[in-house]
Order: sequence, then structure tokens, then C-alpha cells
Amino acid sequence: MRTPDSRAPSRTAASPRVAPGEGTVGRVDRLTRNPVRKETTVAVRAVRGATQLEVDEREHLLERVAELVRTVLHSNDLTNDDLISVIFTATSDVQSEFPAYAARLMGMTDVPLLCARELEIGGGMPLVVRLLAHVETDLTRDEVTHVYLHGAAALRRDLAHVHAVPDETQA
Ligand SMILES: O=C(O)C(=O)C[C@]1(C(=O)O)C=C[C@@H](O)C=C1
Repeated sequence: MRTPDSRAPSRTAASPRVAPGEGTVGRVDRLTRNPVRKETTVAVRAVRGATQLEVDEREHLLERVAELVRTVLHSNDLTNDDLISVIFTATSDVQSEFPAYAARLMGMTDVPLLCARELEIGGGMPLVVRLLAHVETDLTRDEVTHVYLHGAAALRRDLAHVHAVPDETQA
């Protein structure tokens, strides 16, 4: 008869990144034989953000996107490890750089990132970079703070929990 131990696979690169016993309950999963991890109650939440550029210039874009990402993390007490993925959109007048590059320059090298074009709806605000981040957090949906900076502060005046920093002329 096979004992549970003899059936346990040796650790491979595909095994969960846990030291023996660490973060587990000392059992293995019936199907995968992976160690059963402790139940945690951390939820997946989505955080929105947006910023407007003054001009479509690379250095300026990198600064504004870094400011946006930093503010989203800070406002929600998040670290890089809490990020699941980040999607950026940019209006079609933004051509100087990929917003995801700004995030990578900040050290976000292991977070899946994606850039896409925003819809071109007549009268839409120009030069806007938007962000949608999925994160692991203890915050409830109500407690999540969405971040709208510079001209983009005018986009969602309806939001209850928002960190809006308009430019002085707009405030
Ligand atoms: O939140 C924004 O960035 C908006 O511009 C608002 C809005 C919306 O109508 O909800 C519009 C377009 C974006 O793709 C996402 C959201």
C-alpha cells in the first residue's frame, strides 16, 4: 500500500513557492499533491486611476504615469506584491511611450502589465492615461480609493471614495 509520503511529488519549478510547511496546513491536495495552503481572507479588488498629460512627451508621460501608480499604491496601502495585474489605456493622441514602461521603470517587473487604446468617443478628454489594477487587499470595495489626477480629476466627480488632485486652475 502506498503511503501519502511515497505519493508526494518532489518539488519542481511548477510547485508553489513555499518552504516545507510554511504557509501550509501540513496536508497535500488530493488531485495535484500540492501542499494545501492556509485559508486566507484576502480579497481581489479593482482600483481605477487616471491622469491627464499636458503634452505628449516621453519624459512627461513617464513622470505622470509614475505619479499615478505611486498614488494608487499609497492611497490604498498597497505594495508591489499586492498587485495581480495592471491595464493601462491611453487616448489616441498619446504616442510617445507605453505607460506600462513607466511602471516597469518603477520596479514593477513581475506584475503582468498591458496597454490598450481608449475608445475614441467625440468630446472625450484628450491626453488621458487610465489605469485599472487588480489587487489583493483587506480593503472592502467601499474602502478602495480610486485616483484621478490633474485634468482627469474632472472625469469622475460622482465617485464617493476618490483621491482627486486637480490642477489649480480647475479646482
Ligand atoms: O473613469 C474614467 O476614466 C472615465 O473616463 C469614465 C469612464 C466611464 O464612463 O465610466 C469612461 C471611459 C473609460 O473607459 C472608463 C470609465
